[in-house]
Amino acid sequence: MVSPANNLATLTPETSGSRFLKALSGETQAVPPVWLMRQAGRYLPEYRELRAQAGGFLDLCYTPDLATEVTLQPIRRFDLDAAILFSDILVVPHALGQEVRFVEGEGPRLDPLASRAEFATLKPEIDLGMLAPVYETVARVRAELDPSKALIGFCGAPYTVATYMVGGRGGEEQAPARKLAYSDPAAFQALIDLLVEASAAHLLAQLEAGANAVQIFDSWSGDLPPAEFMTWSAAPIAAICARVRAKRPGAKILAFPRGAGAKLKAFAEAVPADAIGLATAEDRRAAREAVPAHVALQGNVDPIALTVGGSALDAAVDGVLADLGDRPLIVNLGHGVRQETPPEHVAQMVARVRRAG
Ligand SMILES: Cc1c2[nH]c(c1CCC(=O)O)Cc1[nH]c(c(CCC(=O)O)c1C)Cc1[nH]c(c(CCC(=O)O)c1C)Cc1[nH]c(c(C)c1CCC(=O)O)C2
Repeated sequence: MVSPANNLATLTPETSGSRFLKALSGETQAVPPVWLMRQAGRYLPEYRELRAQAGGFLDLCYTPDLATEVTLQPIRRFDLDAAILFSDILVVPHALGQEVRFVEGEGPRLDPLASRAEFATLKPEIDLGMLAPVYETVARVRAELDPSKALIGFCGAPYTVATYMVGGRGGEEQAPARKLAYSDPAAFQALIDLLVEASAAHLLAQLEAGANAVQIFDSWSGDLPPAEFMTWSAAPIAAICARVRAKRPGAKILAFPRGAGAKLKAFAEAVPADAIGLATAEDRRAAREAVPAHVALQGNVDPIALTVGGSALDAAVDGVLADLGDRPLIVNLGHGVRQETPPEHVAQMVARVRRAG
């Protein structure tokens, strides 16, 4: 006979009716799930304290004790429906052999790989052994997390990761990567192909370790013209979905093509994601038309409204619920939590979503 204690131990987000996973299965819910991109991080005093004790940012990502703690910090404070693994999209180039540094106050810096010849210095495939501490973190978080809460793994989309690898940093409309894509498309395609394989392997390892879903962050492809957007953003993301589902049929995948705008419809046709994330400036009425009704939409409260709180934040949350509450929905921000955000405003946002029912 199975004891009640054993029953409890075998509960998982899949069996415990997780709001987050229900939305990814296409369910419309009176109270939709809520989590926030960058919900762990510098706006939390407990993160800043732990960050000061760790060496560099990558040391924090590669130390399971610390990364587990940081992943769980926002879950201890707020009634969020999902935790997101504490890591970074740039661990993939790191595990491909590229030097990656995080410069305090400036963001990530990589030794730029500007040409086909320089790509040859990369490993032919991702060194998953280097990322073993990340997968150990996934397993530890999953073991500590309440069964009603989902754990999200992630990677960067190939185009976004390639812009950092080629340019050595973000910003500036990703000109170095785009120049290379125009001047030597075959070389750029080879880099994208390498990243498709590496990212799929990294996502599969996270799912294997216990992640319940994975999100693919494409932060920079919104700037691309429509044809290049399909080639460098949508097609590689679709290829990752195919590789992940070939090994794990039914794997839950969220895609966040930040700034897709009018290209959202073509993206949704090309990419078989279970949810599509909307950036802050995205028109929700247009997104409803662009994305098939069984695909969940995620978003898109303005992170700046979250910094302000009060009635402005309530109105921003209510707007999302009013526009998207009649379809599968995951309430989130349109981009990450900003550093100056008062933590109480996150509690306010979660409470506002909960009272929807
Ligand atoms: C482009 C990108 C990166 N990283 C990421 C993206 C895609 C999403 C987006 O557009 O924001 C994704 C990311 N980065 C981080 C997470 C962890 C999970 C989470 O809480 O969302 C996730 C999902 C932690 C992080 N990644 C980083 C921090 C700050 C590091 C610190 O503590 O100093 C955190 C918490 C560093 C990072 N990493 C990156 C940048 C540009 C920066 C510097 C910006 C900044 O400092 O806020 C690359």
